[in-house]
Amino acid sequence: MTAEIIDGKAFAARLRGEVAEQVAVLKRDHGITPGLAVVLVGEDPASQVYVRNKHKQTLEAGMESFEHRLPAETPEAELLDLVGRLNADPAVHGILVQLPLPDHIDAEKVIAAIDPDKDVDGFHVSNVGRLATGQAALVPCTPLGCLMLLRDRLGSLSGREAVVIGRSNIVGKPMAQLLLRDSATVTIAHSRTRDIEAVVRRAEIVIAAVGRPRMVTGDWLRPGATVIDVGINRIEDPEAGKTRLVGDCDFESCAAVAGAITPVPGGVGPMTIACLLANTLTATCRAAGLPAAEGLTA
Ligand SMILES: NC(=O)C1=CN([C@@H]2O[C@H](COP(=O)(O)OP(=O)(O)OC[C@H]3O[C@@H](n4cnc5c(N)ncnc54)[C@H](OP(=O)(O)O)[C@@H]3O)[C@@H](O)[C@H]2O)C=CC1
Ligand SMILES: Nc1nc(=O)c2c([nH]1)NC[C@@H]1CN(c3ccc(C(=O)N[C@@H](CCC(=O)O)C(=O)O)cc3)C=[N+]21
Repeated sequence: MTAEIIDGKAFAARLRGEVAEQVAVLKRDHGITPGLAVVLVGEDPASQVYVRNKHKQTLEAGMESFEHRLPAETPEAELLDLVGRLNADPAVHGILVQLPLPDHIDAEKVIAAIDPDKDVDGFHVSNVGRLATGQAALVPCTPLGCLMLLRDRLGSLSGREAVVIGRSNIVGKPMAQLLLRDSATVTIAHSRTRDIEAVVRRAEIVIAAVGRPRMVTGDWLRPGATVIDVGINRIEDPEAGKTRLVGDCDFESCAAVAGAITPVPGGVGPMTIACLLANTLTATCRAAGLPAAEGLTA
């Protein structure tokens, strides 16, 4: 069997197109322009690439983009102060503080300072709790993107066996919550899971969010499984003499067994940014007391 390759890049482009249409309607009918503020502390090269892409795609969707680049040694109090000003700014509908933050800054404290209604990452405990209890939440972008790809391919997820590998607050746990909300039967595997291969082999849906290059190999998979590879790992490529990106799944061997698989790059990554724009639109609509656009929320 050769897996269908799930084109996250193309899906994300369509999603951004839908967001742009809704933004145009908001502007025309209500005179509102959604605004997204992105805060980057320090000069992590990977983060700089993401922030640049976010900025460009925010503008392309017709939204306002406010970039705040602070030096690595910025005191925590100064960052909290900036978050407070963004909370109070009516032109800002979404706030994202790029993670990881430098060691002297307590990320939990910073996330807690963001107005939950502007928390387009969905990391604030209020949004975590709303998602877990089935209330209207802002849902973390990466799991939301994964869910959209799964629904597009499989239709209903009800009753399906899903295994999420990884239990981080930003990917694994919210992914499991979303699958559960769609009535999948959800297992979360992690570094203490015994016989992880046997656990993964049960799954019709595998979400790999581990951060270990090519850990999941084809022999772990149930034939025909849908595999969503969240991993973004930069590795040395001696043949090309430079670095390249690989996922948490060994693409070649997995594609020989899976029914469908997302590539890295070009899979989940572009969906994350498209969902960030979708969340910003959702936050803007809710702030204005308007219904959120259908198909752009979970
Ligand atoms: N495409 C995108 O948009 C995004 C991609 N990513 C990528 O996704 C990956 C995961 O990110 P993130 O969730 O933040 O990572 P974390 O490091 O926060 O979490 C990794 C999880 O994997 C588990 N784990 C580690 N080693 C093993 C193992 N050998 N077997 C089973 N489980 C293991 C850990 O278990 P334990 O809890 O027991 O330690 C942990 O729960 C990374 O590659 C990251 O770059 C992240 C965000 C967005
Ligand atoms: N507050 C916060 N929110 C985040 O959502 C967040 C974060 N911090 N910190 C870092 C991670 C990682 N992340 C990615 C976004 C896009 C791609 C992406 O577009 N990837 C491209 C490749 C990009 C490249 O070539 O480097 C792809 O997979 O095709 C990847 C990873 C968001 N994150």
